[in-house]
Amino acid sequence: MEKFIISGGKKLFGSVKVHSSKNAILPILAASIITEDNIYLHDIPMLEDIKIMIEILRHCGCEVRNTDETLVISPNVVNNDINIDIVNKLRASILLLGSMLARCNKVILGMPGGCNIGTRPIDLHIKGLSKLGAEIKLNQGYIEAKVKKLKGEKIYLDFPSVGATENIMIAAVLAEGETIIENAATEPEVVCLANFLSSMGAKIYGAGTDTIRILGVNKLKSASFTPIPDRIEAGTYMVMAAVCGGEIEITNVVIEHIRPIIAKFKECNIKVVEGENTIKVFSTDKIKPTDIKTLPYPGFPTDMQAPMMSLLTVAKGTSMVIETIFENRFLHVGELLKMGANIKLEGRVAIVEGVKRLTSAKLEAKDLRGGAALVIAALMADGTTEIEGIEHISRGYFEFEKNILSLGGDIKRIV
Ligand SMILES: CC(=O)N[C@H]1[C@@H](OP(=O)(O)OP(=O)(O)OC[C@H]2O[C@@H](n3ccc(=O)[nH]c3=O)[C@H](O)[C@@H]2O)O[C@H](CO)[C@@H](O)[C@@H]1O
Ligand SMILES: C=C(OP(=O)(O)O)C(=O)O
Repeated sequence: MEKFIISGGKKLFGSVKVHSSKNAILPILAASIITEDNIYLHDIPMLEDIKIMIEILRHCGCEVRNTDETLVISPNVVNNDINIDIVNKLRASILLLGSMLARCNKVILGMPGGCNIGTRPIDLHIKGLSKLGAEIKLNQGYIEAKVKKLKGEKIYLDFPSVGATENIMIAAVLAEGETIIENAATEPEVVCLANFLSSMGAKIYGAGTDTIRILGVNKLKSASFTPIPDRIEAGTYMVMAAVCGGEIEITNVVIEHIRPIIAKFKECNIKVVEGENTIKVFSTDKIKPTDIKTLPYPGFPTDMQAPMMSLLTVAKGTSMVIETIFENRFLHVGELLKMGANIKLEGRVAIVEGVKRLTSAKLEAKDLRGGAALVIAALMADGTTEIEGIEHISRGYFEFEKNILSLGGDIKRIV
């Protein structure tokens, strides 16, 4: 099993460039099969989750070539039975339900997986696609779906689910007539998917607001597209910069997308300097405590909750962290306690009492962002920390240790 060995206490200085967003790329890859023409995607980091999605597309019959971080997808679909093991390694595999229905009116799909952060039901996906006319059955642990012709409808989401909004949007672009999604998710990744689909010829209005209107078209065409920078990768390096005693410039960021993170940094007394597509973060040993409540965008992102908690463990006072999106997203807390953090957990609320220093320990990453939080904690801690379970981290952070080394951190991957 691979692990990281991190010697803490090194000051981090320099510049790091954020990659395109995993959570924007995965839906785009799933959606790429709704045309028969080639799709060109630029600046694609070969993360583990992205490799798995490509493997699934190849299983369906697509040709996928990768040259210089540009992916060329020739979306032939010859196989609509995707009840294969790797589907459950990804949450975003559920988006193939919408895209396969749009492309070939029928699919057999394994259940999705993804980070172990809660029960993660798919009822909103099923409800939405059923409204568009699909017949969907759960059968011995897989999903069977078919439709004669997808037809536009008005769909109200009980919760602004990112994935359900994306799934319905993908299916609706080739449906007959108009689809309206009410209480839609407004996350930048949803807008990015809408922009990608529009570049293929889809007619989508209102993405980024809570009402999205989609007018079905008959056919989609080839597109060349660069997904948005990863706001969570940016936020993770921002936290690293704040607690590791130096200063880091993070480039290729969309400032608007990281506003909720910047707002919290300012409350914490952390100096940030915004550029056009860059943000510079200066470390301080006088971090003020703050309260965090995770919410749908533009609220504070749940994917940043764990990294932010690492920061609050060394704040000068008491912070409260409320996780409202996923019921089991505190798996990092037990590991931070091993490092001397003072955190009390009560259901979805964590009370974090700042301590002076964290100390090294033997840790296990149990999910992606929780794993990144442990790396940050280890970088600022006294002594040498060992982190197992780092395959979770590789799902979402491209060249993580290479970047940390270039900033002056001491991190080794032991294979
Ligand atoms: C691959 C990807 O893009 N993952 C992101 C996506 O996950 P994902 O799309 O799975 O997240 P959702 O927005 O769907 O989930 C939000 C909440 O809705 C619930 N829910 C969702 C669907 C459903 O059918 N029924 C239901 O009850 C979930 O259990 C959760 O409590 O958005 C999350 C919220 O920003 C992020 O943390 C994930 O990193
Ligand atoms: C939870 C995440 O991913 P997924 O939805 O793929 O599990 C994440 O990116 O933080």
